[in-house]
Amino acid sequence: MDTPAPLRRLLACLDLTRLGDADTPADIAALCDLAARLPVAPAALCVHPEMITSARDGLLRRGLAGVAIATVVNFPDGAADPARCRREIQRARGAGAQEIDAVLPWRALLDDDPDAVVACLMAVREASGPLPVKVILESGELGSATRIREASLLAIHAGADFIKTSTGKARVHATPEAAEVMLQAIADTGGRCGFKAAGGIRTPEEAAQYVAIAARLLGPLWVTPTRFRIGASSLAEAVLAQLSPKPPEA
Ligand SMILES: O=C[C@H](O)COP(=O)(O)O
Repeated sequence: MDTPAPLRRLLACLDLTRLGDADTPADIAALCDLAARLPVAPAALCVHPEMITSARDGLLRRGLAGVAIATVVNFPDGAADPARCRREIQRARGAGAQEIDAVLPWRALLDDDPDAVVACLMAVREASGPLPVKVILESGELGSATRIREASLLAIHAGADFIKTSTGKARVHATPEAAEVMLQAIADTGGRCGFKAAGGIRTPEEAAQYVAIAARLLGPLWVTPTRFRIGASSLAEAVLAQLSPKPPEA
């Protein structure tokens, strides 16, 4: 079956994610196998820093060198510790990370300490050098649209390449309401920062909601992997299941 265009776009924008509590090289090999089974290669594999080498080797072995390796720092807690951010990013770059997903110190924001937030974000930006930086707002913890917009603007002004909703580890994951606020902040600042929806997105229908909001606020041509990502640990299987539905039992 040909892959319908909307599913092709979801896969092309996918950060295929494995951020378990005790991932092993075998888990990452399975993730690479899954990437290789997809009809369209994902934009990136998103793994813990200690799994970067396994991801790189696994992708190379399967002819998927074009898939970027993203990793997480300041994750999942989002401490207000610039030195820790620098240290983790240096290690990740040394291991071969190509994209950095860094958690914004959201508790400092809730404590009305934007300077502490900015100090961390600047450290992330500087330590990442030319690598794309995705700042994870942990929108489900921010409590209001006002705080989500404030976090979005701080991250955008600190040089984020993407703002990302969630770690997938909080009580509330990505929501269309948070995405609307974040994408509006991106639109209001010229559309140069990208957007990543992540956390709790399990079906193509859920993912399509985020595509629709981005296309409405920024235009359909904006929704490409350079500006738009979906981070998900189980979306790819759901896409494959839609492409090859199991025959009904006799
Ligand atoms: O960064 C991506 C998230 O951790 C993925 O969350 P998920 O496991 O709920 O898909």
